[in-house]
Amino acid sequence: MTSILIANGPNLNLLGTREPSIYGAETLSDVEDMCRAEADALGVSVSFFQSNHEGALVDVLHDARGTHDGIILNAGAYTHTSIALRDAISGIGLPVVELHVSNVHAREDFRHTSMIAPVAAGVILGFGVQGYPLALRAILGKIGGRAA
Ligand SMILES: O=C1C[C@@](O)(C(=O)O)C[C@@H](O)[C@@H]1O
Repeated sequence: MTSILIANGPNLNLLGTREPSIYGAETLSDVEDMCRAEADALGVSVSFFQSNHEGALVDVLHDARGTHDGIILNAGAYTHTSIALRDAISGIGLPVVELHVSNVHAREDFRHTSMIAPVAAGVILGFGVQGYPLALRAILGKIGGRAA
């Protein structure tokens, strides 16, 4: 069965209470429930990871080789700074969809730059937490699954 890793970076453990006017009221646990329901409907399996630490995110990307077929990554603020995450994505040879809950292009200038977008299979942003199930559908198109 196709297996997708959904990885969330720093501060996304605070979803639901963190700046709800920007990120909404749903918690990370709500997001995981939504993704499980979508995965069931699509006939794929999903696993979840969250860390506030850049190196832990690099490690989980490496570990996805051989265990997952694709990755949905909300790298949070590391999106805008992390050459290490970019290099990890380039190095693992798996499709990675970059995801943001908010429309980063409608926010501060420093959020307009993504270190990882050039090496991502695609980017989904600005659709709130609904972006996660959207990303699940989208990534299947990149790995020959049956959704997109
Ligand atoms: O932590 C986050 C969340 C975010 O990735 C989003 O999902 O909208 C956008 C980033 O700029 C921010 O640092």
